[in-house]
Amino acid sequence: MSDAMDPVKLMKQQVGKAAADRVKSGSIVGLGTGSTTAFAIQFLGDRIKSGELTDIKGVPTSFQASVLAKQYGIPLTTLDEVERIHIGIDGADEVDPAKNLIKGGGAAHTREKVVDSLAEEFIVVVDQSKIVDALGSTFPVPVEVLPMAIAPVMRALEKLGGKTDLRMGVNKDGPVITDQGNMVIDTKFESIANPPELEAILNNIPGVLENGIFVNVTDLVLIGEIKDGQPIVREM
Ligand SMILES: O=C(CO)[C@H](O)[C@H](O)COP(=O)(O)O
Repeated sequence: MSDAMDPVKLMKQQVGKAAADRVKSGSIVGLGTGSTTAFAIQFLGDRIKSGELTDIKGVPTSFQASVLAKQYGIPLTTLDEVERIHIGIDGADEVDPAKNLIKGGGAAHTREKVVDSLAEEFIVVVDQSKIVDALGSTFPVPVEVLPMAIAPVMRALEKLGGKTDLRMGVNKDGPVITDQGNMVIDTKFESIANPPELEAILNNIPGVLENGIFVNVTDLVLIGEIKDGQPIVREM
């Protein structure tokens, strides 16, 4: 099967476009991280290039997002320069029926939580494989930790019933280093009965910067699906 026919890629492309189409001229846009949001950034760039969309500024959630924004001609700004973010677009690793999320598959969840939670309208873009009945079903919770606190934080996470794994680099020896110079402990819980409670407990461990549970942030989820062989977008 050629790359262009890959159904997962088609679903990601379709939701990325649907999200980019919702952005209006004059908007400050939160630019998320990951392969699905990358399509949204690309389509936003296309709309700017064609002149259909004017006066757009992006607030990137990661180094990857700023590189892509520059590549596709989206002017960037920072939270020092702007007081509001009109619309945010970001991916997720899991979405539950209450629109709670697990994020951080790209180790960008700390900046993502800052930017996404400031957005007046926050849109999540995912393919259908990310929809779960309960958070923690398939994906561990990424926990960003100061390097000097790795050992005590791992012990604290294990005490809470988590199975911990220091995230390792791909094509790089040693651990993943975040955009802030920290490390990520992927923590798999058997089940997450109360996402807001676990989010607060994890962030209360000394040495933890942020974890990948996002609650009460999402306004709209755009879900890419394949129906009768064609990619479609469902709203939740
Ligand atoms: O949270 C993230 C990065 O930290 C991503 O948004 C999440 O991992 C989804 O990525 P993708 O769209 O590539 O599946």
